[in-house]
Amino acid sequence: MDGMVIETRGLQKSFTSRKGKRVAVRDLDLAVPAGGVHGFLGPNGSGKTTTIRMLLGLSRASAGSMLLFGREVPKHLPQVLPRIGAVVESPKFAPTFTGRQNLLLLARSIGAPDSAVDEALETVSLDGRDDDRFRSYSLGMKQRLAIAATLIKKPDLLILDEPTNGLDPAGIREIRETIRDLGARGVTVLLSSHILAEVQQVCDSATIIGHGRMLASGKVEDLIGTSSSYRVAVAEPDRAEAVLVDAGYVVEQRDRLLWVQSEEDSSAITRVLAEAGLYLGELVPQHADLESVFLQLTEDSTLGHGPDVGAGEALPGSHRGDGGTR
Ligand SMILES: Nc1ncnc2c1ncn2[C@@H]1O[C@H](COP(=O)(O)OP(=O)(O)OP(=O)(O)O)[C@@H](O)[C@H]1O
Repeated sequence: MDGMVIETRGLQKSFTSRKGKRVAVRDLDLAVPAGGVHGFLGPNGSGKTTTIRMLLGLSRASAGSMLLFGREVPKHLPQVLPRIGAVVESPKFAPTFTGRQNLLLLARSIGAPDSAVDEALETVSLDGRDDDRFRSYSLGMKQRLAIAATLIKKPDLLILDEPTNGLDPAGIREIRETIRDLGARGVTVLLSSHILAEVQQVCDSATIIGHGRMLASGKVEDLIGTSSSYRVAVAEPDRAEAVLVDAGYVVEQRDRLLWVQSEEDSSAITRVLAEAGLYLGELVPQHADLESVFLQLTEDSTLGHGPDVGAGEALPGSHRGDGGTR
């Protein structure tokens, strides 16, 4: 697979305790393309942090292989680490130093010019507050300083583990804007998150995992799909249903409302009904979202036998949200 910044094959991690063996990551094939923001989405405990820790050499894989920039890790970590920035655990900053002083210390320790600090502060929009002490920062500002610290070495890959955890809505918005901006500048970002809307808003592509297994992977737009159904209110629902079924639509009727599956825009449904002398009271697109995809996929994995759905491929259309069930 050319152009992959991160690639794992059959990655596995088990923890053994007195209670027995727990498999945290199971046969994971992760493929993150170069450029843009890739979401790594899964519920709490699904194995995101464990995977990231293995990629960064903080934890040893039980089985499988990992490539970063096409080089096998952990063997070649010393060669690839200079190209990677990561915020996995809260980094330590000196509380009585300002944000800028903290970053300058860091820059000098790795031989980066002071101008890299200015750039990093500007990228995370902390340039107005850089002379305030770190201890006076809000959680969101602390998190943005942590991201700025990784930007000093101008990484090609940025790995962020749940960067919006614990932030208030304003902090969340700022971090998401920063991440989108970094993706747009050509940095490849791996964003781990358990928040569906976050991945939907920020990411170009995503991998969904549950119980350490990959459930689906692909472009976010393919995972979500286009509008796949419409809710239709019409005076004679039985006749309208028959007309639409005759025209080839898949239709479900509940409480005198019709749910009509269609990949086309709504005008085709309107025309078919109008030609039969049926006039619409209401026609509302039912947008499939990542949440419905996610719930559908994780339902099975919660049972402990999650399917390896489309590993490494775009999610097939059949997993689009089912408007008929809403
Ligand atoms: N050091 C460890 N020892 C034993 N079990 C562990 C260890 N680290 C993680 N686990 C277990 O592995 C599983 C995956 O945890 P992990 O932290 O990778 O999930 P996550 O998707 O990052 O979740 P979260 O969103 O809560 O951080 C969990 O069941 C967790 O309890």
